[in-house]
Amino acid sequence: MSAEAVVRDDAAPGPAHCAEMDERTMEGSLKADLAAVEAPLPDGRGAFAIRCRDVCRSYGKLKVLSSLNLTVPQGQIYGLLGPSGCGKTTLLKCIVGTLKISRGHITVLGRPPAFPGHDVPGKMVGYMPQELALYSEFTISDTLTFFGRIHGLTSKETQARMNFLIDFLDLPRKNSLVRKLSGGQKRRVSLGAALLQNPELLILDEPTVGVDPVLRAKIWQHLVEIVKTGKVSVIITTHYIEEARQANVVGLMRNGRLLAEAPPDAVMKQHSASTLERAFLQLCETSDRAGSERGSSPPGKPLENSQSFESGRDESRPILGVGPGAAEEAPKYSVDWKVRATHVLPKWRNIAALTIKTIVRMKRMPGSLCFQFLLPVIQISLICLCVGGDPRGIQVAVVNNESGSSAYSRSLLSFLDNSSVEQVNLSHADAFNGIYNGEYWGVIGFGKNFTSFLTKRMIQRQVSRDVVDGGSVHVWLDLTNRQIALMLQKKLHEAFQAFVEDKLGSMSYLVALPIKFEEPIYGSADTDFTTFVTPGAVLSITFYLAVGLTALSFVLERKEGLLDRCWVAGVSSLETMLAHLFSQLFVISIQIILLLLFILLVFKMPNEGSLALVVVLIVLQGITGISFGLVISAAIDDEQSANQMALGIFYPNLILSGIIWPVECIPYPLRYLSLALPQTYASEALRCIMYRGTVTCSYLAQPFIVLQPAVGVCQILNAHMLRLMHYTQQSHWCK
Ligand SMILES: Nc1ncnc2c1ncn2[C@@H]1O[C@H](COP(=O)(O)OP(=O)(O)OP(=O)(O)O)[C@@H](O)[C@H]1O
Repeated sequence: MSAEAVVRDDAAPGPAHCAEMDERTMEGSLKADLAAVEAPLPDGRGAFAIRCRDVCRSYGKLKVLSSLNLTVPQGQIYGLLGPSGCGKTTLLKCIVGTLKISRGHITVLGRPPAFPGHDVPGKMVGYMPQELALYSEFTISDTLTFFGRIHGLTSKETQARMNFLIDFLDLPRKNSLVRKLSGGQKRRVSLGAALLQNPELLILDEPTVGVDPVLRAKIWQHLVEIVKTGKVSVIITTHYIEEARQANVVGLMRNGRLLAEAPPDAVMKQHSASTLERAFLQLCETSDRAGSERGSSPPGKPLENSQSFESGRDESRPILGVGPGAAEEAPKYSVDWKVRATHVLPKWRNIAALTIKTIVRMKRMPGSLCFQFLLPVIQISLICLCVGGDPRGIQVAVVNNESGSSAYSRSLLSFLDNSSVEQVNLSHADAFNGIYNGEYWGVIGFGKNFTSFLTKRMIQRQVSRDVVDGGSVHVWLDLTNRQIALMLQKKLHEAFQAFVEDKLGSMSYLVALPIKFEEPIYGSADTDFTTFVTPGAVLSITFYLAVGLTALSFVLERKEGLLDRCWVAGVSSLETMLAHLFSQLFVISIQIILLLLFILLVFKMPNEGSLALVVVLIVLQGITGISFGLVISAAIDDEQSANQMALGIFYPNLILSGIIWPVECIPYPLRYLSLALPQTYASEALRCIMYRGTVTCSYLAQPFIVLQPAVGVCQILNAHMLRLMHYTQQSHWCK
């Protein structure tokens, strides 16, 4: 379809007929230029590098691209101009395939973007996004080597290109860290990364911002040079309208539509303007006049910060020719199933490049690496040291009304564990004042005839109530702290037991409870709460570190445009996730080694079962954490929400998983929820392996060993699907 036909298609009859006639006259004079621009290519791919037809794209209710038609001729520079917020970046993202269009079709180098087997995204396209999209811990050399690996360049090729680009873009030494470069230098590194593999199509979003005029001229000169071969095409956005005069074609965007598309000289000639900026101003004025004459308002949507191009024109009618129109049918492309399958399969080259990237980043951030390795050890050490042990130095007031060195009360008190219980001898009044004031946790009282009454209680068959009372140890406790109160009760019972055995010897059974605890089947008689908590804590620490590090790293990379940039370079989301999984597994392995060394050797936790099973279980928990982190990062776009989500699930998960208190205490509806959580069966299973030496668990935790990898794999697939949805159906996400 010709340019003229499109104009007719788009034109609508109405009161502004005369204005339209003017516009068509202008279009007529430009047709020759457009025809030259769209000359067919010898390779049969077509005369255009990019062709957008009837392209629509919204962010929620905000319509950003609306029936947009654009043609970038093969082997030419296309300058895309327009006011801030008119949709230029959005259009470029649709062209490279990181955003899905809601209507219309786009062809880039002969195929739609992301078409199976097509190298767009891939090495055919060099993309410089508006944001820097650079790893700040990388050097210039690391950055270019990373993209070189992804594009499959040999190290020699990368080196040669690197030397050229450093010289051409006037960059500092190649081992300079990106984070230490100036804003302009960073943008030049970003441009270098786009130019690295000599792509057939360059998509540059404001590459000359923050670049000095000399270098700007040099960049344009380079672009002009590379398109001369006819094999390289460039689409470039810029805020410096005058520099776009060096482009072969310029397109003026406004309100999500292309207002004009023609060679710059033609635009200037048409408006008898000496500068391109002046011509565009006139174009906008004509557009505004045409709009007001028709009395129609522009499509109802906001236009932010319109710079020199003010709003006011009916965007459905272009002023200058913009190529074939909306009615054009989408071309059909078919592809072999083998190509489709290869397209889906992850490429080891990309996974290796991403894994090396993570390792280099880790090396450049030793503080963060130490944090990742040492934090689990610090946490578990704190748990083993501070949780579950017996309270020490608990002050208890003793009111002893007995005198004499052979009194039973003194003897009994001598059996009380002094490391836990600190006895303070006081009068009755002082002791009770002290406990009311919170100075003591309890008062132990002995009557003045305690020894004789206790003897009577032990040897006489029947005694009076006064004898029973006087022969008892009276204890008043502050029960506000259950653990301390329980410890005091236990210590008093143990002291009494030792006292009775001392006084009665083989006759001690007379005053003992007729219950005998035999040797425990599993565990030891002096098992403390620390032993219960530690396995769950190990799993929980591994899980949450993996969740946090994964979610944060992906959310930040996406926010900084790094994920998009890698995606345009040809890295699939599955490859990104697999590479993250491999590098994170390395971190988890070190964490596990350190954790096990500490809990088994330093804190002497028993391990009756197989160490291999213990390791496997913790690794699986780490993988579950990574996969859950992926789900969070796939669903959430900013780090604050990701942090909130990770924090939000931390306590409920810790409490419901039976890590700090047995699951048996959880009321029933919540118990079912608890069983569905990733750490409930896992901590039960780990306790069983470590303390029973078997995976026979009360909670049927055996299937967990089989289920856990399945859960991990499902979550990874979930995240993959969510990411795919993000890339391919983002419009639905925003609605
Ligand atoms: N992720 C997003 N979610 C919602 N709205 C968005 C998003 N990205 C862009 N927009 C909106 O879409 C419109 C077009 O944005 P876009 O970045 O494409 O403009 P632009 O022409 O590139 O502007 P500039 O020249 O300032 O970079 C703006 O109104 C912007 O607020």
